[in-house]
Amino acid sequence: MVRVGVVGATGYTGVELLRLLLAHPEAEPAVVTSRGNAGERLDALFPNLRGQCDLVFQEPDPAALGECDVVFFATPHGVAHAMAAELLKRGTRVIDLSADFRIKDAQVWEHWYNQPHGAPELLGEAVYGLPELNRAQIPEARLVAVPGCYPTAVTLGFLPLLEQQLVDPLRLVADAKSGVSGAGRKAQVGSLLCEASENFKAYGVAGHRHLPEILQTLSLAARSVPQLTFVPHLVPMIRGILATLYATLAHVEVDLQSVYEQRYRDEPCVDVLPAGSQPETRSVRGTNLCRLAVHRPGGADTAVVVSVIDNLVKGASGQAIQNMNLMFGLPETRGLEAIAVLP
Ligand SMILES: NC(=O)C1=CN([C@@H]2O[C@H](COP(=O)(O)OP(=O)(O)OC[C@H]3O[C@@H](n4cnc5c(N)ncnc54)[C@H](OP(=O)(O)O)[C@@H]3O)[C@@H](O)[C@H]2O)C=CC1
Ligand SMILES: CC(=O)N[C@@H](CCC(=O)OP(=O)(O)O)C(=O)O
Repeated sequence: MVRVGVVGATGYTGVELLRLLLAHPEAEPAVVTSRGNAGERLDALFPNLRGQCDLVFQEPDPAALGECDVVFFATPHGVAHAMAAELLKRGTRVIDLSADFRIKDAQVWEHWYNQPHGAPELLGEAVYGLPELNRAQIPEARLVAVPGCYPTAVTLGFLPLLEQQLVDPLRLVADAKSGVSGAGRKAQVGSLLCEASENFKAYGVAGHRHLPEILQTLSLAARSVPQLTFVPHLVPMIRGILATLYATLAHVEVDLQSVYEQRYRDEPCVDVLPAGSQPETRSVRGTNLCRLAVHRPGGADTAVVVSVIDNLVKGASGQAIQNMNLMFGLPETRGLEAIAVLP
């Protein structure tokens, strides 16, 4: 059994981690933290977990967390910076769902996150936890940075085109839409029903913090620095991201369908749909899948890829558990086999 701690267990990604971990046959959630709800039972706050455990929230305490084999950070940026080194020293591995260790250049991180980097000495060993790209490094990692939700959907969509240098890397466009749970459970005006429902808007058009993260990964895939226009949008649904990606083909004779099918043939968490399909967010709701379809409208030189994920599963907690499985020698999809709920 892998003994697990979750820091930030009252947030949306934290409680999603617990929903998945409590059904995982080889994981034992042992420590769950919340500063605001310390002393309360987990299932009193989240009745969907009633009957699954007797866990009680406690203050984040490195001594208690250090008794775990692995600790997930489902916390705002900066929290893992402050606690990761101590846990690693105690022999506890760390899987961070925040952006603290995703960007390799501390100065770039500080620019986009507008705060000092709290643990630059750990950046060298942090592994970017996108199994479809870094599966070889994850099993030995002590510290995994789980990719962001938009970066997961966008990167998996562009990867085959850039790895095989099939498109102009200087003219990439990602038009992405997220459900409101992407903004977290904390109280904020933009997430109120009267603000977010019956509405559809772009945000972060001038620059979003996921842009440098996406570019860092795509640069490695393309072996050059691409240029990407990335525009996120907020849609009035709870879960899900749909990213529509555009790229100009360098080789028009290429069979894009077979490029995608070949690239993801052995990937258990990426499903390339048949030619002509339209991925929809409800087809991945609650699952750890990224579903993709590739099109070339009118047979012209623009490739259009549509990529969908559940932001809380493949975009966060499910992908974090996929990493845990690899780190502890478990089957990669253990505990992640759920089928989407429809309708
Ligand atoms: N929502 C999403 O779709 C995704 C989120 N992420 C990332 O995952 C992380 C968590 O997101 P999300 O679950 O949405 O966030 P929430 O705002 O829903 O939850 C944050 C959690 O962190 C705890 N927390 C806040 N501040 C501290 C602190 N200083 N020390 C310890 N615990 C703290 C909170 O509990 P308390 O204050 O009681 O301690 C709460 O449990 C973020 O970094 C987010 O960017 C990544 C991918 C997708
Ligand atoms: C809808 C919404 O607000 N989404 C969030 C992104 C989700 C998230 O939490 O970002 P990380 O994956 O980097 O942690 C945003 O745009 O900031």
